[in-house]
Amino acid sequence: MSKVFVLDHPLIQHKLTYIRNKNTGTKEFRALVDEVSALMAFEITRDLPLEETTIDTPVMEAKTKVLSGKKIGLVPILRAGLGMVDGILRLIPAAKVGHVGLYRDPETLKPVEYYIKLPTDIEERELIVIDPMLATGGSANDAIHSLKKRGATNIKLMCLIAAPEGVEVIQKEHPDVDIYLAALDEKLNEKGYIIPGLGDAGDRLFGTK
Ligand SMILES: O=P(O)(O)OC[C@H]1O[C@H](OP(=O)(O)OP(=O)(O)O)[C@H](O)[C@@H]1O
Ligand SMILES: O=c1cc[nH]c(=O)[nH]1
Ligand SMILES: [Mg+2]
Repeated sequence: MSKVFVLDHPLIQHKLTYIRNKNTGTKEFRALVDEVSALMAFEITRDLPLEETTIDTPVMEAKTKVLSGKKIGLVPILRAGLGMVDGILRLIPAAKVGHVGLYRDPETLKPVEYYIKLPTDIEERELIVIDPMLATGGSANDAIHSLKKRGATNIKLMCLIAAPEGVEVIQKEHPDVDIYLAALDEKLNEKGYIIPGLGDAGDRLFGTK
């Protein structure tokens, strides 16, 4: 069964409060999502493999460690996932970025895929699927199925806020995919919005309605 990590670092939780606040405008919302994404990336990369190397400090030779070159790929789910990309890339600048375009049909709440473009070697990469919201789980579930169909075997899912309903779908459909969150909220409302949530992530990031 996939593990769920709620990243409760005080800086993440503090910034999430401002992200949730309806009085936070687009410019600040975007900056905060970027900052929280970078802080989450710090936690999500905790298990990256290291290897030993030898260097000369100004004082003496020293055995030290460097990343062992594991290939990473970020896969934002369009649109709202785009808001998390730059923050993560600041910590993992060599990551390649694929895109999955999905929107949730407002009537059926089912995801509709309209775009996909991925690095050619996704089967060799650890992929981090990113989307601020995991609501019914339909979008992330579809995106992960699309990646697996194209050869991906090593996938993590990173979201700001999830509903228990969405977590359950991912755990059932993708027991191999661990989930990293800043918060696990109470439930979905009758329109499929996470409560208390933050509203519509894409609209708040891009200033649309
Ligand atoms: O878990 P689900 O029930 O599928 O809902 C979550 C999806 O809904 C939002 O995207 P939206 O469809 O609003 O598209 P957008 O990012 O283009 O605004 C959000 O960014 C997720 O992708
Ligand atoms: O609460 C929600 C649910 C889906 N998509 C969002 O942007 N917000
Ligand atoms: Mg949206």
